[in-house]
Amino acid sequence: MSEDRVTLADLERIVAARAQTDAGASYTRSLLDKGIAKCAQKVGEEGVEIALAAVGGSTMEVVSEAADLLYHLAVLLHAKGVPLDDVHAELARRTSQSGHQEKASRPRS
Ligand SMILES: N=c1c2ncn([C@@H]3O[C@H](COP(=O)(O)OP(=O)(O)OP(=O)(O)O)[C@@H](O)[C@H]3O)c2ncn1[C@@H]1O[C@H](COP(=O)(O)O)[C@@H](O)[C@H]1O
Repeated sequence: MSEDRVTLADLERIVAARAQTDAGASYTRSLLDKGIAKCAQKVGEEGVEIALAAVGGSTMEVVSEAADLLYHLAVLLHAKGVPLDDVHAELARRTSQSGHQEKASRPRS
């Protein structure tokens, strides 16, 4: 991990390590202890907060809310047992076609 940059892979490792500590010493652990629904709720809240910041906030607020969202997403992925690498693989799979092509290939309901 670089001194002044934390990547999503770093965050995945940090969350996994903090999950092993005491809830009194770690927000991560205390959030995980509240269960999947609470972790998911936080992702939803942070998603709304960055959307609001993008429309009416400053660039600094967007950066801050993006960091909150990515951190809480890392906690949710940990809680669900989903490795970041699975998300990377899904992103890689999608590079074979454009978003418009993918949408057009979806079954119609
Ligand atoms: N990146 C983050 C990070 N971003 C946001 N937060 C915390 O997320 C919380 C969000 O606050 P909110 O007011 O939205 O939520 P809340 O009031 O605590 O919860 P509810 O009322 O919704 O239940 C704050 O306590 C923030 O400090 C984070 N907590 C931890 N990290 C990373 O995780 C590492 C380990 O943290 P601990 O697990 O606390 O040791 C830290 O060193 C950071 O690298």
